[in-house]
Amino acid sequence: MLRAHVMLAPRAAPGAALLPRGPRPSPRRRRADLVPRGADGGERRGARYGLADLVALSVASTVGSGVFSLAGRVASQEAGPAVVLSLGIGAMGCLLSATAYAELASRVVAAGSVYAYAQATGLGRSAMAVAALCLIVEYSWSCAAVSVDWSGKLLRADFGLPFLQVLDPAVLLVLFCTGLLINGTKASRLFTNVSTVAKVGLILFLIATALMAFDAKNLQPFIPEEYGISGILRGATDSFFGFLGFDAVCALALDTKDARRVVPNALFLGLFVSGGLTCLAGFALVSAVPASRLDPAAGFVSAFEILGNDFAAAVVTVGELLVLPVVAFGCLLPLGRLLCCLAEDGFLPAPLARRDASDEPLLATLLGGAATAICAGLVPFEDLNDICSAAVLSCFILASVSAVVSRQEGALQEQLRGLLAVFVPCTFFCLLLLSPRWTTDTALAPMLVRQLGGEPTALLELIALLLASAAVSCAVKVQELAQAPSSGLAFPPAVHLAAVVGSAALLTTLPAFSLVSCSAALVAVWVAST
Ligand SMILES: NC(=[NH2+])NCCC[C@H](N)C(=O)O
Repeated sequence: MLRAHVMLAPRAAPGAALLPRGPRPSPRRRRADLVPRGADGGERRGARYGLADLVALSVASTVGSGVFSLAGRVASQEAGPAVVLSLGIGAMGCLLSATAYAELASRVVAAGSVYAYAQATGLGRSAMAVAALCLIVEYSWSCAAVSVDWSGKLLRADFGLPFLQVLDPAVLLVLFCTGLLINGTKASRLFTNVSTVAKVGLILFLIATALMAFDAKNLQPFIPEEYGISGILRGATDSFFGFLGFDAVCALALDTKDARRVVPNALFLGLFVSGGLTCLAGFALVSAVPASRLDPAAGFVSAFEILGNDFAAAVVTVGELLVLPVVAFGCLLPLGRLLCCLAEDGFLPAPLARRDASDEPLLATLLGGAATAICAGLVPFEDLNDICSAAVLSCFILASVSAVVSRQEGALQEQLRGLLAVFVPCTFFCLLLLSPRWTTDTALAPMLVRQLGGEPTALLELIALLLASAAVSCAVKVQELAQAPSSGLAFPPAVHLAAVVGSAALLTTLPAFSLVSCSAALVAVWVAST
């Protein structure tokens, strides 16, 4: 049974600061720390992470399959040399959503990321429950997906290790990460920083080696006729997974010195480094060899083999096995903290809120690790990947909505919420209809129309356009209503609305979309009725 705890503190009077100045929560309660701190942003006793640590964590948990798997796959199967554009669009999409995270992180110091932001901005219990569900799925399933990907590479490299016949390497990796987390902050931070330096070094090596074989002919034609613009957009949907993970730093806000300044900076810096490295790697790859000759399952390794550079191929084969585990670790790190936060708020059993002597959420970490290991052992990679992307996109939408709603207090906030309630479904519906033209044929609306025996027609597109214009007018209204918050960062509301539209468009193209949205709707209804 859920406690009636979700309205954290009394609402401020209209016009007052977004975050109510109620009594300070007890230090043991790690829920959203809503009280604005001193002019310096405030510092928690025992805060251990600084800007460099957070940027390292962001790069650690973000740069991975984008460089080592997706760039090669998208180049060889979907976009050719224009993979650079696909990667750029994916990165831009994440940057749009990052503005919402940065804005909220500059005002709310909490361990629960989107869950805590929904709580702090008063979106209500249902939104909080959906956020919690999506975050758990995101952290746990993306850790499982990365581990399964890593295990496939390890088995393909075939080092002849006999115990790998009996034990699933993906499960072993998840257990290793869990063990590291239980060991405490020192071990985790050392592992993250060393692996990140090694990963950046490896990527710079492969970019430099590939660029030495630069041949402008490989970039012609830049957009192959058989792929076209829709190939580039399909590639963007696929490469989007490669930029996920930048939000992991939000979960460490309570462990960070001067969090309200450092976390937003780390979000942007981390994303710039990760996005820049991934796009540059994609460019180097397609400029070194013709995209059509790349092996979709082994991007850089196959490129170096084609170039006859066996040394570089061997470095990449071994190097990616050494640097990918930190991506899985980066996904698991926030999971324990989130589960602990949910237990403190009464969403999960109270024992999960217990912390050990060094203040780590021991039991929650163990539970998260065990559940993730089971997923890694049982669920196929494609399903893990899709469901995880759908959950992340839902989190992005919630973060952007929280950022806009948090601008207002009292009656105005009610108005804004009403407007968003019209805007979001309108936009969503029109994207359902339009998305096949932009992305894939598997979007929901054309599938439904075909099921009914028809073909998606111009009339449907007209309806969609009408809805789009309704959505735009709502957006203009929201823009008028949303005032700048009295503290912290403030991006134009249009940026957040664009992020909602972009994330919703991507969401409708995922096969896992219906599964995640149905579960989220069920959770919301259940929580609302309890
Ligand atoms: N929190 C997350 N969704 N993490 C998943 C990170 C995946 C990472 N971007 C990769 O390409 O391997």
